[in-house]
Amino acid sequence: MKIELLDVTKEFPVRDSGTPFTALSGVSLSVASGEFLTLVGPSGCGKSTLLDLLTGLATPTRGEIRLDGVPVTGPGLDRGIVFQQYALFPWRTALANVEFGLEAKAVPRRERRELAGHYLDLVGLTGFAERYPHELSGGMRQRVAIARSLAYDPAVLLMDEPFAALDAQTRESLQEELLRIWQATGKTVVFITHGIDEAVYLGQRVAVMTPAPGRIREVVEVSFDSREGDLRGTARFGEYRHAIWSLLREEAVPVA
Ligand SMILES: Nc1ncnc2c1ncn2[C@@H]1O[C@H](COP(=O)(O)OP(=O)(O)OP(=O)(O)O)[C@@H](O)[C@H]1O
Repeated sequence: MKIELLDVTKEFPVRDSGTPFTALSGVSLSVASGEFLTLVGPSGCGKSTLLDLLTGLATPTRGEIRLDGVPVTGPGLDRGIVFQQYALFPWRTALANVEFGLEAKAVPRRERRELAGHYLDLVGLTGFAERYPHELSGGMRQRVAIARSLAYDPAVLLMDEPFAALDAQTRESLQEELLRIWQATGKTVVFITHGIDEAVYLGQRVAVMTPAPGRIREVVEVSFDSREGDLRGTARFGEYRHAIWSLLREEAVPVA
C-alpha cells in the first residue's frame, strides 16, 4: 500500500469551550501504489483536513498515516500538492515557477531548464514558458501549478479541488489532461472534489465522506471499458453518478 490511514481522528480546539470539534473521526483508508482515488463529500466534511494530514502540514489527534509503511511526520518532496488556487510566484515566469521545486532538490541549472520545459510541454503549455502568471489564464496557471508539482517527480500527487475555480470547458480539458499524465507517469493520486461527475470521471475508486464528523461512508469502485468519447453521457456513468448521489443524499437527510 502506498498510503494508509489507520483509524485517523482529527480534533480542533474550540475557543471558549472545553470540548474540541471533531473534524474527522476514525477514518481508515488505503490507497494502492499508482491508484487514482477521488474523495467526495459535502462542504465542511473534512476533505481538506484529510489532505492536510496527508501532506504532513497537520498531524492526527489519534491514529496514524503511513506512506510506504512509514509514519508521516511532516511535509516532504515525495508528495506534490495542488490546491484550488495555487500560489504561483508572480515575479517568476511559468518556466521559473516550474523550476522552483527542482531548485529545492539542487538539480543543476541546465537540467532544471530542460525538465521544466518538458513538464510545461506535458501540461500543454509549449510556447508559454516565458509568460508571467498575470499573462496566463486561470486554466493555464493551474497547468503551471500541476507542472510544478510534477517536475520534482513526487510519487504521490495530492490535489484539493484544483479545477473548482475554472469554467466547465477548461475543467473538462484539464481532467482529460490529468488522466493522460497519470497514465503516463504512474503516480498515486488523491483528488478531492465536491463534484460527483468529477469524482466518477477521474477516480478508479471514489471515497464518499459523511458530514461532520467526517467519516468514510463507502468506497465505490468505478470502471469503464473505455473513456473515449462522451463518457459522461453513457448509462454506466449515470449509474455511478446516481449511486454516489444517493450515498451523499442519505447522509444529508437526518435519520429520525
Ligand atoms: N484550523 C481549524 N480550526 C478549527 N476548525 C477547523 C480548522 N480547520 C478546519 N476546521 C473545521 O473542520 C471542518 C472540516 O473542514 P474542511 O476544510 O476539512 O472541510 P472540507 O470538506 O474541505 O470543506 P469544503 O468542501 O467546504 O472545502 C469544518 O467544520 C471546519 O470548520
